[in-house]
Amino acid sequence: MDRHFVQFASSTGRRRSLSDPLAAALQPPPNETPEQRQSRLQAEEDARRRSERIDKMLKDSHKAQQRKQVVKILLLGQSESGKSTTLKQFMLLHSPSTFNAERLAWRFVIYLNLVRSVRRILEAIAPELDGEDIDDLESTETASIIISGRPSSAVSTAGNSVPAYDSYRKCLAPLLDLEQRLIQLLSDPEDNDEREATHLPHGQLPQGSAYMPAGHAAASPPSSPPLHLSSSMPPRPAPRITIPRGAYSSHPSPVALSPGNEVTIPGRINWKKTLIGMANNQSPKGERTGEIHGWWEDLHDPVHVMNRCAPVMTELWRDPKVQQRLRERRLRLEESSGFYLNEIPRVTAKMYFPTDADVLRARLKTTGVVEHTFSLPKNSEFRGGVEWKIYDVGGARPQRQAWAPYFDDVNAIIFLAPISSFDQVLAEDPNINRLDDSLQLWQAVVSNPLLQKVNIILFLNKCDLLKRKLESGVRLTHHMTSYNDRPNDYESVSKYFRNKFGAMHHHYTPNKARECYVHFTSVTDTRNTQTIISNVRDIILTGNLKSSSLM
Ligand SMILES: Nc1nc2c(ncn2[C@@H]2O[C@H](COP(=O)(O)OP(=O)(O)OP(=O)(O)O)[C@@H](O)[C@H]2O)c(=O)[nH]1
Ligand SMILES: [Mg+2]
Repeated sequence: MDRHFVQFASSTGRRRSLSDPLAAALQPPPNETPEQRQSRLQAEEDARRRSERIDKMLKDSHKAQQRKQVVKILLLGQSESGKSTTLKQFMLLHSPSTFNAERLAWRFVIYLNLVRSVRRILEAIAPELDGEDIDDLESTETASIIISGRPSSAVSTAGNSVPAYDSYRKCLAPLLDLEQRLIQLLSDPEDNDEREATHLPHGQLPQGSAYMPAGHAAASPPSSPPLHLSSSMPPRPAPRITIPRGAYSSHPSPVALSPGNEVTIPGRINWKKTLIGMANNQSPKGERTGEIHGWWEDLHDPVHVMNRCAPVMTELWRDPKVQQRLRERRLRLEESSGFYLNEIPRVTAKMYFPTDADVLRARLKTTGVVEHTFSLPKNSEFRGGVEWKIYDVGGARPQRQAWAPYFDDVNAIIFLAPISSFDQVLAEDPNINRLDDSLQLWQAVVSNPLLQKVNIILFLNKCDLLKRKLESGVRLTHHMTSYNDRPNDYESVSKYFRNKFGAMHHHYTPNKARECYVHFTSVTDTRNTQTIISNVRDIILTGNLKSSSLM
């Protein structure tokens, strides 16, 4: 124990009892000079102050342990890289009740995804496209099926028409109208201007979710630089949810069109809550039997149109002429987001209830920033538990300037790079290869000085699609000449990408001591992803403990 501390104890003890042998022994010498007395009192005062400081430190440390530790994670990556899907996996693991509460709301998004695939097919087989420049078609399609390079068969497809086109078009017309209805269902009739800032009151979303308070919408022309990580802090942007647009719009729609020819649902609309409300709106049919009215008993529910059109949709998708035409147009719908064409009877069944896998595959573009909070149980380090805040941002180019305001207090970044996209171009700019864009974005993130102390975890994502693509004969070297004549198998290609991204981090990071954790992922695969998420959680917690000096 500190000598001065003992001295201080002695001075207070002296007053209490002189019969105390210790107090008596520590009494000031009887012949103490005024200087000695002054110096003794000074020493006692110093000891008292030091003791108080130690007490305060112990108290603070105890409080820190009792307090909830907050860990903030930012999901970054280009559009369709898998950020929102990763968030869904976090929800499945740590907030299953929220995931379940939203499950039925995803039914509408899944219908919309399916209807959109059908519309793309109809566009691709439409006779009026014969002889048109293939680029015109590509520019209206979304990213995942745009393949860079010109199709060899684009020279002439005029002779390969689909005889049943008119019949398909007629039978499926109700589906195309339904697309508009679904879009309107998800939209806010009062706010159709994508550029207008919107505010979402807190507490409207399902438990655990919250949209960030709105400032200005983060819209900018698609030709803006890939990532402008400015240090000036624009207000945090308004959240927006975008869903694909139907091309066969026969009705005027209140929904705004973004420059990418997509429909934007302003974020202040609580689309999930509305739909959950609709989906759960089941009143008792018979009080005694406990039976309920399901949505399938509502004649206006979209399921009925889906269900009626299902046989023709299946026929269209299986038609060899249609398949041939899609090959000619190089439209690989199987690789596109929100692909349900192989499961039409199940998805359009009247009592269809989306499975976990269905929800994970559903595609809804994010605009703005969505925050989700999870509470992790208490453990030995943090008796107050750990609160995780995960921010899911929009990854399309016009959205990226909304990222920077989140950089200053984030603990970790999970960066998603879809490595299957080496032969695809951006939806927002068909002149830019998707993988090049990912690499550029990665460089901007790892070199950013604001982020130098942030843990970086890289998900090289869509490995399942990469494997399939390579097996189907698509060669990486045709799209990335630096790959040269290395083997075109999954092992070699994935290793090449890991080295490439790893080398960029090593070269550009301002913090040479930072480790970059790389995972090969297919975030639609729940088992693998949840193991990875557990690892990531430990890495982030350890890093956070270190940085908060509690370890
Ligand atoms: N097959 C496969 N599909 C994936 C994978 N990761 C994501 N997807 C699908 O790709 C689509 C796009 O994923 P999202 O999570 O919406 O992408 P995002 O990064 O949030 O995109 P933005 O919101 O536009 O920024 C969804 O339909 C996902 O189901 C994967 O590893 N494999
Ligand atoms: Mg998203």
